[in-house]
Amino acid sequence: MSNNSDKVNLGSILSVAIDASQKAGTVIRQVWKSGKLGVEWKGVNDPMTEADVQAQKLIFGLLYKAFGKDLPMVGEEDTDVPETEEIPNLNLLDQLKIPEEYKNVDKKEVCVFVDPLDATREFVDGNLPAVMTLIGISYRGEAIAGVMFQPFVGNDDDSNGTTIYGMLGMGTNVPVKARDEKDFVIATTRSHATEFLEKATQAVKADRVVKVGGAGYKCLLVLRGEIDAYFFPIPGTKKWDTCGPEAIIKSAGGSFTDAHGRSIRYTIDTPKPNTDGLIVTLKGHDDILAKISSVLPKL
Ligand SMILES: Nc1ncnc2c1ncn2[C@@H]1O[C@H](COP(=O)(O)O)[C@@H](O)[C@H]1OP(=O)(O)O
Ligand SMILES: [Mg+2]
Ligand SMILES: [Mg+2]
Ligand SMILES: [Mg+2]
Repeated sequence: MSNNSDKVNLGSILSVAIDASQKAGTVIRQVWKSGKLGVEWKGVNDPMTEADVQAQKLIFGLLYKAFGKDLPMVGEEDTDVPETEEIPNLNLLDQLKIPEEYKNVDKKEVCVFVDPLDATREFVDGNLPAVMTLIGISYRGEAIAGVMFQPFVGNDDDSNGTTIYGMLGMGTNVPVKARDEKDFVIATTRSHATEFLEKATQAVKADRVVKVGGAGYKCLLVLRGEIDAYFFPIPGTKKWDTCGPEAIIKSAGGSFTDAHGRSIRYTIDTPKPNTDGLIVTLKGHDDILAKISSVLPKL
């Protein structure tokens, strides 16, 4: 069924990505239930498990099968891509209101960013709700569409998980509500804190700082109105952590920038690290940027 045309519908990619993220979630649950995570350490505080690798193989296999191996893709894990027996599902496309401008674009101007398992550290530590499969679709360097699939809604959970997706000009599949309370609440990393992060956190004068893992999970908390901002003004995340979540946050009318307020570019050859950190909000973005500017290194 591989489509070897030079043109592609971003809606078709989103449809297959949604299905692939859910199937990846099944793989992640199976590895968790087996109790054999097969943890390897790629670096300090940077684990990878059998679930990360198997999920990425499946996602790449499905997208290549549907769109051809010339679809530009970047994945977190360094792994081969065996042919998959699974069938890519394009059925969801009928329900998506894809803007005309994204229906027939040059495949070589697209790039799909895959984080097969975000919050691996939390997975290893058993903080399961933070775990998410993230797939982002960029076009001409901009995050346009994305899906975040949460396989474990609670720590002891047998549901089918939560699927959140969005596309610029189409919106999101779930209702979104900005937090609207008097106190100011931010979420930041649980496991990758630095001295500078502490200093920057003080500079924004939060009433409460929630420390939880996962780039996708913190974006989910923003979308649900549980926090005012995802605050991570330091290096650590990579393009696959942010492309999908950024597209969803922007589809919901929110802001997703580096710590200096600049937008993030997503092409196959832009450097992978988000060197200048992340600030993610549905409202009040400029206030946060103004407060941290005094502690940031000058550009
Ligand atoms: N210093 C780091 N080294 C490696 N990955 C990082 C680092 N900081 C953040 N990340 C990635 O960004 C995600 C969000 O960060 P945090 O959980 O600290 O808030 C992490 O789960 C991890 O993604 P992944 O688990 O996919 O490797
Ligand atoms: Mg990782
Ligand atoms: Mg990640
Ligand atoms: Mg990952």
